[in-house]
Amino acid sequence: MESMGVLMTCPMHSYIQEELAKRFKLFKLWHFPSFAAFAQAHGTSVRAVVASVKVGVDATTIDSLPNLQIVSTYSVGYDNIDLRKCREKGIPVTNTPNVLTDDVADLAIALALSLFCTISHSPRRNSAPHLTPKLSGKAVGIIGLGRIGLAIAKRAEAFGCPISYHSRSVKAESGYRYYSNVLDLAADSEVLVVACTLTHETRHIVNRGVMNALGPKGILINIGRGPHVDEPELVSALTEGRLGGAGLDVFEKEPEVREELLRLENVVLTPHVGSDTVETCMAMADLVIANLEASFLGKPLLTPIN
Ligand SMILES: O=CC(=O)O
Repeated sequence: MESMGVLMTCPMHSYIQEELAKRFKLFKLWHFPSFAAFAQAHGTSVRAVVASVKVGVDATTIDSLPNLQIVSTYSVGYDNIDLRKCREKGIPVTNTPNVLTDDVADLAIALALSLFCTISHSPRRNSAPHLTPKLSGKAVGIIGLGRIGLAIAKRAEAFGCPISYHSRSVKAESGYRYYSNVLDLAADSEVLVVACTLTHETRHIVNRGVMNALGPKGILINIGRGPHVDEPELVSALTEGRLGGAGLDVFEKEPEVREELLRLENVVLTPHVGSDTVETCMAMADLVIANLEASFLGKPLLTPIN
């Protein structure tokens, strides 16, 4: 398959770059002065695009690659892929579900533990004793009870936390308490975790009202997408003490992080690293490659979205 042109939209971990380069004719978009320059020189060679959370695939890219037969994103989220355009042109899109679920759920719990037990600001040995609330037993509300939301729920259950959720549909088999309204879920939660996909409907699903309902002792955890949360409102709520704290792996305008968030004490931040473990990045890369190979061999895709 060495002649199959595969375009990577941005730098990714070394394993996926090396493995793609071993198998296909790999083009690295960032080695070209612009997409237009790339498309003019190599557009007809490209059979697949590999995207990631950092750089997705827009309609212009799809329209400029006449032999494109698959878009494969090195991520579970696909909010930055123009799915409508792909559907219109009959181009399948794949993502990397399942393999990263545990890591993202682990990070959600780590952020919560870090905030509750103030691990990241633990007092120095000689400073005055400083007590923190405990995580065990706190009421956890989860927005989005998909694969990742469920994995977070399972972990939180092990901490003795009662679980409630808001989701597009009721997941009766989960046994958790369902809320049709995010505001009510927030009002009854001490920890609110955002784990849903980003769509027009879920943009700013955590707004001023939801933050106020979560309240001055409430903790917000976001491992979904930055735009799920109204960030200027988040900064105000945290600064004014209307919200207790926030653990964030994602931000509205990545890779930028709002200066005010960096200065706040009641905040723990990680730079969108939910799936960045060695094992998971390799599994994600293997899945991307398996999807490309299936496409090139005319076999069924492993993890199609559309
Ligand atoms: O955010 C990470 C992903 O979508 O995989």
